Amino acid sequence: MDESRALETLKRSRREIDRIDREILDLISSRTSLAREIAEAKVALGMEIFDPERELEIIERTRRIARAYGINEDKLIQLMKILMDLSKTEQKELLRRQ
Ligand SMILES: O=C(O)C(=O)C[C@]1(C(=O)O)C=C[C@@H](O)C=C1
Repeated sequence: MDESRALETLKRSRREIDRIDREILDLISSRTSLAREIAEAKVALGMEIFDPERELEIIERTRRIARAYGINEDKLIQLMKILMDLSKTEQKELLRRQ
């Protein structure tokens, strides 16, 4: 690949990453915004915010997907745990403000 083509490839790839990153952040925002109704449902059900069984289910699903896509399992699980922490933090904050 010559330098000019390489530069074009890099620029095009970065534009695609920027587009994908915006999609990811939109989805993270949507995922986190569900915290309000989840928190309210848990209060009505007398449930704790932390649900270890559900988190294990999500982690095992993430592990299966990581294997299917050939992505590092531990890293993808770390990412999923951060998303769950985001949700728990939002739920705690919502309940604190009630
Ligand atoms: O499904 C729930 O019970 C949630 O509170 C959502 C969620 C998640 O982010 O997926 C967050 C915290 C719980 O421990 C389990 C899962």
